[in-house]
Amino acid sequence: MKKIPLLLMGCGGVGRQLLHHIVSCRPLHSKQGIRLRVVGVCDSNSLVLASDVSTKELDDASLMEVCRIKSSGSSLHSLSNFGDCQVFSGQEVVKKAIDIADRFGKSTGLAFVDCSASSKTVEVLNQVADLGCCVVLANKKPLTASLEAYDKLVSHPRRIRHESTVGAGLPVIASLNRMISCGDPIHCIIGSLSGTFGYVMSELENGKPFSKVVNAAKSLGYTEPDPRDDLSGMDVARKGLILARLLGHRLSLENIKIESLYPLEMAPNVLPVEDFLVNGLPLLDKDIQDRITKASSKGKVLRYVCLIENNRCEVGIQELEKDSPLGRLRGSDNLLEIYSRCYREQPLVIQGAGAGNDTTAAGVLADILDFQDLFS
Ligand SMILES: NC(=O)C1=CN([C@@H]2O[C@H](COP(=O)(O)OP(=O)(O)OC[C@H]3O[C@@H](n4cnc5c(N)ncnc54)[C@H](OP(=O)(O)O)[C@@H]3O)[C@@H](O)[C@H]2O)C=CC1
Ligand SMILES: N[C@@H](CC=O)C(=O)O
Repeated sequence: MKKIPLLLMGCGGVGRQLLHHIVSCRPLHSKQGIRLRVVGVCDSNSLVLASDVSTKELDDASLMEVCRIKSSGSSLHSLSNFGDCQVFSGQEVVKKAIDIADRFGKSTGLAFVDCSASSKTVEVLNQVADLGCCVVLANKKPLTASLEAYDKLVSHPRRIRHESTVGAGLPVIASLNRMISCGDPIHCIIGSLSGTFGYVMSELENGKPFSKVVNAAKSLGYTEPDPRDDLSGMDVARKGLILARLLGHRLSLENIKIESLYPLEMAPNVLPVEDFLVNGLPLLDKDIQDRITKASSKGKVLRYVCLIENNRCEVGIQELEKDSPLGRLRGSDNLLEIYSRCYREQPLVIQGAGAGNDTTAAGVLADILDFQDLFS
């Protein structure tokens, strides 16, 4: 049986769903001769580890207890007295994680999985990659930090995967990598890359108020932990930047023109997230509904569009024909049109669910399994 040891950073909606997928896929993986050994899981402040990571793993009962504890809003620290595991907190977390990466990097290898939404993980990811570990990200922030950090992170191309960072489980990065590696130059990508905006826009077209549909998108697991990351356009800009960098454009977030749906006085440094969700959002209802009605009177719909072309990337709202490919999108679906030499007149089109814990975690799991040939 091929064993893949795994350490998971981030145990929110996506991280917990990943653990559920790992447990429910046991019979399938067993038929394929693969065993995913989860040796540790951490949240923002604690790390829970198998008692002896070299020989033991967090068993399925422990993984489900981790999920239960995190769903209830508690810290992993509360697992201190649970079963046969060790818990580390505070500064010890990163130290211990690197220690494990060092040990496994020199022996069997380790899949180090970032399902956090933190910008602070980039350093630890770079260190574990240097130590020989495989890195999988659902988190877009490390890939959209400085160009220097990005270059370092992608400098081990056979040991890094981040399919779920754009289009959740959709095969976007894999398709682009195939085109790039066979010398098919990509001239332009146009897309609707936000499950949140997709869902919000189509629910607004059904006459529902903006404030209600943003809260619903959050409950459905489509939004970022703070939905302003979506509504500011920043989440789409990050995805655009990840694609642009993959195509070789030397861009950073500051180079991207981004349109925000809320004013500066509702920004995270001014208004706590709960305040924004309860009191801020209703103040935006009328303005957004007016924009939808105006577009509709011309037979058009609003879509939040990402355009990458000529070494530039821009993201913002566009009025599009109802009957255009992007105009026809419903719900949390994403759609990308990719134009290249081979797909010059008719673009390569990738469409499907572009957000949600299930599809995102499935994409992360597929990325982990993609490394199987590197493990024995
Ligand atoms: N939902 C979706 O459709 C998609 C999500 N993604 C990405 O997946 C990631 C996870 O999203 P989601 O699960 O919704 O987010 P959540 O906010 O639900 O969970 C984030 C988790 O990360 C933990 N965390 C925060 N900082 C750190 C840190 N420095 N080290 C380790 N863990 C940390 C949090 O800990 P604590 O519990 O202590 O706060 C929490 O457990 C995000 O980056 C998101 O952009 C990507 C594609 C689609
Ligand atoms: N918040 C994102 C989740 C996936 O990246 C979105 O709405 O698309």
